[in-house]
Order: sequence, then C-alpha cells, then structure tokens
Amino acid sequence: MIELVNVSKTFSDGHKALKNINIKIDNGEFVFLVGPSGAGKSTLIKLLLKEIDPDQGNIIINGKDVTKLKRREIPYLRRNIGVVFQDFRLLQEKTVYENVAFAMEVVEASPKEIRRQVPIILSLVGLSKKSNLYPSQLSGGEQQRVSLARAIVNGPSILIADEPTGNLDPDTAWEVMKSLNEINHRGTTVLMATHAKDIVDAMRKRVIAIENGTIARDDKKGGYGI
Ligand SMILES: Nc1ncnc2c1ncn2[C@@H]1O[C@H](COP(=O)(O)OP(=O)(O)OP(=O)(O)O)[C@@H](O)[C@H]1O
Repeated sequence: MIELVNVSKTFSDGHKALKNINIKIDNGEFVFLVGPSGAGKSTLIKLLLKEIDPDQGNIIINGKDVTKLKRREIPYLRRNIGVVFQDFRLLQEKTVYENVAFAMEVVEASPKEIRRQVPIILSLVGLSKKSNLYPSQLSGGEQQRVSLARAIVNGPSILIADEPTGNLDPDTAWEVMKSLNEINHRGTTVLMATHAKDIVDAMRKRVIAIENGTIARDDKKGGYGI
C-alpha cells in the first residue's frame, strides 16, 4: 500500500511543488497520475523513490514510513518498486535477455534463479522470440517492454511508470499498455504518470489529477479531462 499523508514539498528556490497531498493507493490498484506540465507528478514519484524528501508529511509504503528510512535501508525500498521511464534506459551493449538478467545479477540472484525467471518475464511482456536481439534492433514499444520486464523481474509489489508511452506512436503505446495491464492483473500495483489522454480515457482506471501541486481530482473510473 502507498499512503501520502499531508505531504508538502518546497524546493530550495521557494517553489511549492506539492501542497498538503493526501493519497491512499491499495495493493493491486492501477492508478493514472495526470496533470499539466509542472503540476508536480515527477516530484511525487521522486518522493516515493526517496530521491528527495518532503519538508512536511509522511509517505508510507508497504507499512514503512519512507521519510524515516536510514540511508542504508533505501536499496530495500527501491527493490520493492520497479520503475520505467519515457526513454527506456536500456543497456545498448546487452541483449534483451541480458538486460533483464542484469537486474537480477545486481541483487545477487543465483544463476539458476535467473535462468528460470527471465524467460517467464520475457514471455509475460511478449518478447520470448526477441531475447537474443539488442535494443537497437527493436521497435520503441518492444524496447519499452524490455524495460518493463527489467522493472518487474525481481518481483516488486509496486511499478511506477513515468510517461512510459511518451516516445511511442499510438499502436506501440497500446502494446506497452497491454503489458502494463497484465503486470497489474498479476497483482502488482501500477502508478503511471502520463499525458496520454486517449489511453487514460479508454482504460477507465482510477485517475488522480494534480494541478499546481494539489489534488484536483481523484476518480475511481476516471478520464483524462474533467
Ligand atoms: N529541483 C527543483 N528545484 C526547483 N523547482 C523544481 C525542482 N524540480 C521541480 N521543480 C518545479 O516543481 C514543479 C513541478 O515539477 P514536476 O517535474 O514535478 O512536474 P510534472 O508534473 O512532472 O511535469 P511534466 O508533466 O512536465 O513532467 C515545476 O514547476 C518545476 O519547475
């Protein structure tokens, strides 16, 4: 579960990026985070990952108050939250398989576990046949699905996607949404920040709209606009 209680963030230049935010997201939910550019979406994501700290309020993830985590505990928080970005961030010199396996190697999974798990996850995102190709040999949608596979291969309970379809054409964007939906159906909580109006309107998931650092709207089966 993700819970933000009275969270505010003011940057050092005095800009109030988030003002007294309260959000509760249950396990297994799929939530779109929408709002105009500069509204505070990325700031909220950075707070969840503890890349920055709030100047007021509490952020509770799976029962732990992340604002109180010690520096050495942060890797454990991040291990429980998979993240994908607009620009994929794949390792170009590694194949699809190796990109996903690498995420397991860094958390010291055994070679046996890696050999078992990577094909399962590549199949989940529909990339079994592409496992020996390099990122440059893939379409944008395929690259983003590798990035999704890498984000979930260690079994995080939460997946954060920051504009995951921002660089994709409508068809490939939908391939990525299909994978995200499947990941969600397997039980992972998904939080996706996006400007993709068509996708938000079509999926009818929970929509939290941020405007000017405050929550303008929180609809159970919402659309992009009002
Ligand atoms: N380190 C910083 N110092 C000062 N101001 C910042 C900092 N980071 C972000 N901001 C400001 O905080 C506000 C919220 O930014 P944020 O990146 O969270 O917006 P966003 O909703 O993610 O926008 P976008 O949709 O364009 O990604 C913006 O006005 C931004 O300029």
